[in-house]
Amino acid sequence: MAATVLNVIVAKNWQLGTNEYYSYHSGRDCCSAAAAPYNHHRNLLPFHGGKTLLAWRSGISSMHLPKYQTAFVKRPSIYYCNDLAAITTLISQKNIFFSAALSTTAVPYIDKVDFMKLQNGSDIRGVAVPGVEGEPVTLTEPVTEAIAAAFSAWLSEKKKVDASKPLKVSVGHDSRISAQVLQDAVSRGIASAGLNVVQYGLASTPAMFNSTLTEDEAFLCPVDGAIMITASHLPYNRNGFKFFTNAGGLGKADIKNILERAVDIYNSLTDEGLMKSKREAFESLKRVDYMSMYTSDLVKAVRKAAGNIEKPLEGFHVVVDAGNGAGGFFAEKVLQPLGAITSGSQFLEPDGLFPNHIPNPEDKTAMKAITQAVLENKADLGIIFDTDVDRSAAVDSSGREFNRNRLIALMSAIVLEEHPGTTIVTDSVTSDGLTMFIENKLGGKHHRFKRGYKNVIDEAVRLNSVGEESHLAIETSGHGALKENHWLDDGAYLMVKVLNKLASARASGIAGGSKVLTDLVEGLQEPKVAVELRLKIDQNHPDLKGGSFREYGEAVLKLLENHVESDPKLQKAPVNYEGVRVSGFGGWFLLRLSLHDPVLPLNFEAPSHEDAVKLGLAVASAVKEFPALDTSALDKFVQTS
Ligand SMILES: O=P(O)(O)OC[C@H]1O[C@H](O)[C@H](O)[C@@H](O)[C@@H]1O
Repeated sequence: MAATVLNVIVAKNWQLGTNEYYSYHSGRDCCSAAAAPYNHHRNLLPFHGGKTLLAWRSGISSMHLPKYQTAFVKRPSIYYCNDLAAITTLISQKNIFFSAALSTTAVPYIDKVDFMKLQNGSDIRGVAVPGVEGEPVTLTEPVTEAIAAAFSAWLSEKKKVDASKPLKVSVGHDSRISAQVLQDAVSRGIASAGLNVVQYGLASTPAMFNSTLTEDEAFLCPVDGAIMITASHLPYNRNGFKFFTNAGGLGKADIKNILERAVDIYNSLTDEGLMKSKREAFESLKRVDYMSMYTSDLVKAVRKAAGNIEKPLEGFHVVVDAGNGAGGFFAEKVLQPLGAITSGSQFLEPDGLFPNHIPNPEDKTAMKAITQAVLENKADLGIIFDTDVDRSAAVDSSGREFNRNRLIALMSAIVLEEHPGTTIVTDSVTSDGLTMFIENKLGGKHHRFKRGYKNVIDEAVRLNSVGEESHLAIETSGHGALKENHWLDDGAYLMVKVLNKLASARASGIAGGSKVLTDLVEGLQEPKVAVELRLKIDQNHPDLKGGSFREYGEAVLKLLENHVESDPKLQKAPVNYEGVRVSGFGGWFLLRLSLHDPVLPLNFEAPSHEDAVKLGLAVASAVKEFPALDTSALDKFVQTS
């Protein structure tokens, strides 16, 4: 199959001292004016494994990278444009020059395996921006279009379509530089399947799920399905999709099904078909400011919890760090209407190059940044989100971090006050101290399950269905979902619960800012040493003998288990759902297979460095028999005794 596509380059000379090139690809109707400030020319070349697409000719070396990667970067503007008229306006307004080229490109066949590699648990993830060595673009526009069409077909089957009322799918994205291009491609894919598209623009992942539940015709809600374009905290060149219906996020099996459908759709794409989907996308496309509805619901929730006070956070100083992701709305649209002072908030503007720090509450630099902001501004509380706002963490006025086990302890305390005795479902890497805190101090039940936000949420739902009451499913990563909030995995809602606590304490006359939160985690035992090491499996190593990294990892775990059983100083955890969890030397370790990568993450906690080394040595002696496993991080750790 071959296709001839008209490509148009739009380039603009910014007044930044550098030339930045923006592109418009008319054959696919995409406007990538949300481009990065690259200091080099882009050229029209076929994408890796893709149909006719745009490529960047020079390497990443000349690109301005985020501070934590190399250097300072200027923030790119994001232009929203969907047709040539808009582009022309843009050109005249912004002094952009314009050139066109005709390219004839063979449309390559994409192997099923390549598509299936885009699955990442219950998400789709790939490379959307070229230029990083060894990371060719996999999430091209036609691939994206095929995936969105496949989701639409899957959805139509699920919802048993009534032909008189086409289904509606909402599409939103985080702040990534590839967001606009992919949003357009997703929209075309949905439209080509005969469904209606509602674009939300910059949005959070939980808001997208929420749009399947909201009942409000004015906002074209509820939608039948939702697609969030995000790759969470991954580097700027990646992107991906999360899919929702009113039953929640799609699971692994559904994603596999969608990718299988996408292969067939992709391989039957024709250029005429792509042009048609472009037209259809324009006909069916609507835009809605859904985030205003979502944020006003968050505001209402806090007001209600405080006894219908209009400004229950009046006088509280809360700083927000959105890490230049999609969470900047929280300061202006949630905290300010509630009366909070938000000065000192930082990195609220979306910037897909993440120039300040990785938007990830698990990241040490990110937590340091929000802690510093709290201390410098003498704020009562700090709040930090990941890129797409499904994860969060907080910092109290003394600079104490509420992330990982401490965030779970805080949320458990809040939820157990409301639902005494309830079961708290967490991921597998939580500490023994947390179990004691939930069970002995709070009177709840700790169900330490597996890693993966979808796993913990599904497990909490399952427990309720078999008669065990659970109101909270939460991971050390900062993902958390409450039963009262439809099991919506929402970092912003977690923070709303924290704010409720502050507001209700204030309403009942308790002063002291965030001390009320600090007091709630009083008694949580925390280890002196807490470490996570990620041991990589070399998939090309001959020791794998043609087997998968999963089989290899399982063999490592089996051998470790045998070692533990023959060592009287170590005790296997009596109840465990993932990997090998062992107590010993006053601490514990867990070795397990990563959900996504050819990696065995090793977590351990101990009362002293010496004890941690003893735990490390126990693991090291078992895993040394596996030459394909890179144990250098562990070896280094145990040598530091
Ligand atoms: O298994 P790992 O590689 O440690 O990754 C586990 C993590 O993967 C993703 O980030 C998911 O969003 C998390 O819910 C999960 O905990």
